[in-house]
Amino acid sequence: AAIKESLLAPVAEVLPSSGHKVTVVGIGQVGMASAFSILAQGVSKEVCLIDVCADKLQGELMDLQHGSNFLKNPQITASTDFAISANSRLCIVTAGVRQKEGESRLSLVQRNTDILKNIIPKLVEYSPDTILMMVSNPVDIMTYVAWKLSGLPKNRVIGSGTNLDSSRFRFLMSQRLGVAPTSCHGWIIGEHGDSSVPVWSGVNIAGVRLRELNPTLGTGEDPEKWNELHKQVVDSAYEVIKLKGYTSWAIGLSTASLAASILRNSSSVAAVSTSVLGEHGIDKDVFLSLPCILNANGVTSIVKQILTATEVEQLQKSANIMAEVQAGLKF
Ligand SMILES: NC(=O)c1ccc[n+]([C@@H]2O[C@H](COP(=O)([O-])OP(=O)(O)OC[C@H]3O[C@@H](n4cnc5c(N)ncnc54)[C@H](O)[C@@H]3O)[C@@H](O)[C@H]2O)c1
Ligand SMILES: O=C1N[C@](c2ccsc2)(c2cccc(Nc3ccc(F)cc3)n2)CC(O)=C1Sc1ccccc1Cl
Repeated sequence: AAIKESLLAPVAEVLPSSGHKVTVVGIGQVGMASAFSILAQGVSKEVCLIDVCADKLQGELMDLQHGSNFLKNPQITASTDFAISANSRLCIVTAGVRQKEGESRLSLVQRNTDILKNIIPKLVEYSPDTILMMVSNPVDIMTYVAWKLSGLPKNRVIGSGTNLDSSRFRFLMSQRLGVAPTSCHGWIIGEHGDSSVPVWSGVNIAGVRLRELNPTLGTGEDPEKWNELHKQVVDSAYEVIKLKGYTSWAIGLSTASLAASILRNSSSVAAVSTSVLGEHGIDKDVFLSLPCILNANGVTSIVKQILTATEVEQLQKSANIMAEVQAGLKF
């Protein structure tokens, strides 16, 4: 008899799925950093990789599988065929093309929209109950496009949004104060990237609002120039690109953290891109980041922050810009 027969007495069938299957579409720098973070942190033991590059898929699959001995025996699969994504609890989309030299933002958005037309319907066909997590840029618009293409309810279409922006902000705050980033509370909301909105009134350590210690916090009059913290969030993104050509580790860890909240049904709060129609007087059907409760049903609540008139104005300005770009898209 074969060794396996002599070795093992069968008792019952091995159940096919862990019930926590995660699909990552787009296995470039961001996709692989996300998949690796999810596996290394035990967020899921069932990860499926999809891309258009078959060789890269096979190479990444083998390289990750060779580390299985150091993980909790994960089931990793990879294919160009979306069928292997079937029954995914969460589908993370990092597929996209990079801005060409001098390319307009709208042209890039249309090219990335065309890519989503091939991806989103197939993900939903094989996993009708899934949650979509968009990371591809411009992420707020890509989240809206994914929602339109998927036909899923808004709570199950989420963008990584300003989760990375907020993480960089908290790191920089921690460097200034000598306090762990996890204890540095500061929320960046609105449009991901250059036009994000720091909520200075909410920046606190253990509930002590820095603005109460320094009422000029975040303004141009601040002798300590805390407003430069937000500028550094933006500048550091360009700095990393200049130095290494892409970003991966922080966004990968951010995506794994959001995936953990969803798969562990934790109802933790994170700044993610969600439908903000009706929030803060926004009357456009757009997706921007606000602090949201995240769990196995996606976004189940939005935290109603108390914002200054200026902060509301910035959100509404971003909402109008998103709506204009969306109006120019061909689905
Ligand atoms: N939201 C954020 O905070 C954030 C941060 C960093 C990067 N990003 C964005 O993430 C995206 C990916 O960045 P990257 O550095 O990994 O890019 P990359 O070029 O390294 O990877 C993109 C991957 O997408 C794949 N792809 C392209 N078309 C596809 C399709 N039709 N189906 C499946 N896969 C396809 C490519 O083969 C490639 O492997 C970009 O849009 C980038 O701007 C977002
Ligand atoms: O850390 C990044 N890197 C990217 C990047 C990664 C690979 S190539 C470029 C980055 C860095 C700098 C600018 C920029 N702009 C951009 C705008 C619209 C797009 F569709 C795509 C990219 N994007 C992608 C991205 O979103 C980030 S976060 C980021 C960007 C700008 C300002 C603040 C933050 Cl927190």
